[in-house]
Amino acid sequence: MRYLTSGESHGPQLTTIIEGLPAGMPLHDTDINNELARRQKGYGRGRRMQIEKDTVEIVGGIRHGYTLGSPVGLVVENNDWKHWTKIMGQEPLAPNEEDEVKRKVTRPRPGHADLNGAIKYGHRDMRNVLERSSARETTVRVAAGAVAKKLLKELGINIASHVTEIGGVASSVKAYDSLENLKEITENSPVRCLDPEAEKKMMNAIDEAKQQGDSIGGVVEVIAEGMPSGVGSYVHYDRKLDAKLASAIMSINAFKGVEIGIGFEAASKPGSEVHDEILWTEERGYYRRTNRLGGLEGGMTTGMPIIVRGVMKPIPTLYKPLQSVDIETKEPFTASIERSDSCAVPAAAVVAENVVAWELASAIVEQFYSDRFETLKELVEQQRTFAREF
Ligand SMILES: Cc1cc2nc3c(=O)[nH]c(=O)nc-3n(C[C@H](O)[C@H](O)[C@H](O)COP(=O)(O)O)c2cc1C
Ligand SMILES: C=C(O[C@@H]1CC(C(=O)O)=C[C@@H](OP(=O)(O)O)[C@H]1O)C(=O)O
Repeated sequence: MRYLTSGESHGPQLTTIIEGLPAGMPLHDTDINNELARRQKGYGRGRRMQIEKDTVEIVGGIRHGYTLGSPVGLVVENNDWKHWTKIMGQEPLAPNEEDEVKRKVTRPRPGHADLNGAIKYGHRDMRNVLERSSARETTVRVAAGAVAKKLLKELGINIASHVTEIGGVASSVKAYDSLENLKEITENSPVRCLDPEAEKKMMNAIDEAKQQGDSIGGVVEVIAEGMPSGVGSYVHYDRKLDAKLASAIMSINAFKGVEIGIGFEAASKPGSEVHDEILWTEERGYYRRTNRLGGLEGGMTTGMPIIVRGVMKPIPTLYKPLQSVDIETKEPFTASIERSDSCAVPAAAVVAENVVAWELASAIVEQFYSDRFETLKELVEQQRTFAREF
């Protein structure tokens, strides 16, 4: 499966076209809208989230609640567009038009795509860069992810996420009873954290950063249960599922690192404390005593839960001045005032969950391909039986 997205942050809409979904899979706009609403929540976001109320319009590929096998087209409108029609519209502006002169962005923010994007594409107005490099685009990535999540759910694969750290405050809750329980707690937490003590401290850290005109980052963890074993491959670099998951996480705006299972902790531990012992029972087939490798060995699923973490750097747009250079005057300046989030880690957890869902669903569709969803479902079930009886 593949998808592309189009659209600018303050343009009329964001669009995605998803190709390769089998026919006959149930899909409703509510499946997608639930995920879009989850992405909009989260403590620490700026005023833009009050303007937007993201809802999807299905414009192709679905009829009466089922996929047709044709490309699925999804559209999410930007409510903010109505305030930007002149600046972001299609009518050319006269070179001396006051609006253009006033609004041209010539002051690159350290840590954002502004300067590199301007140099790469030759834009003297860095709005042409920031409009697309903005994480507003993650709205339709979540829409595509919601479709993938629906496919996984139909196959008995359950996926969730939580925030494990914000601004140096770490959650001390590592265990959870079930993913359903984890979901319930995180949906009711403003920072999507399992630890109520840490939650308060995280919110304080966000308030403090905001007060100081600063921003903070954090760590999110995604867990997927129910993947059949043997999905992905070791035979070629671009078929390894762990590599695809790492790439998906790194593609999220502001994400700077990925861990699978215990991740970087593995560097300081002996092999006997890293590798997961293999056990077998008639009922379960093969399974691992522990899951330190996060459900992936040799680029393939082990059948244990998939565990992927990602680290998000602090938001680059700051009210607190950082030095930069105006590309027109070449003069240094130290203030960059744009409306901005002070922490988007809770929202990014939802994005991470959805990009992981996309990769898992893609790997399944690739491996058990059928144009008909019912057949794909049977093939996945056959794989589970085969692995259990192997
Ligand atoms: C959900 C989300 C919201 C974000 N909000 C902002 C924001 O309000 N202001 C900002 O400067 N960056 C924000 N970012 C981060 C920038 O989009 C990101 O730093 C930028 O695209 C540059 O890419 P890079 O950090 O991956 O190099 C956000 C990221 C995510 C995932
Ligand atoms: C719009 C979203 O996030 C935006 C991501 C973003 C950035 O630079 O990445 C900058 C901000 O945009 P604005 O300047 O319009 O407030 C965020 O609000 C969203 O997540 O839907």
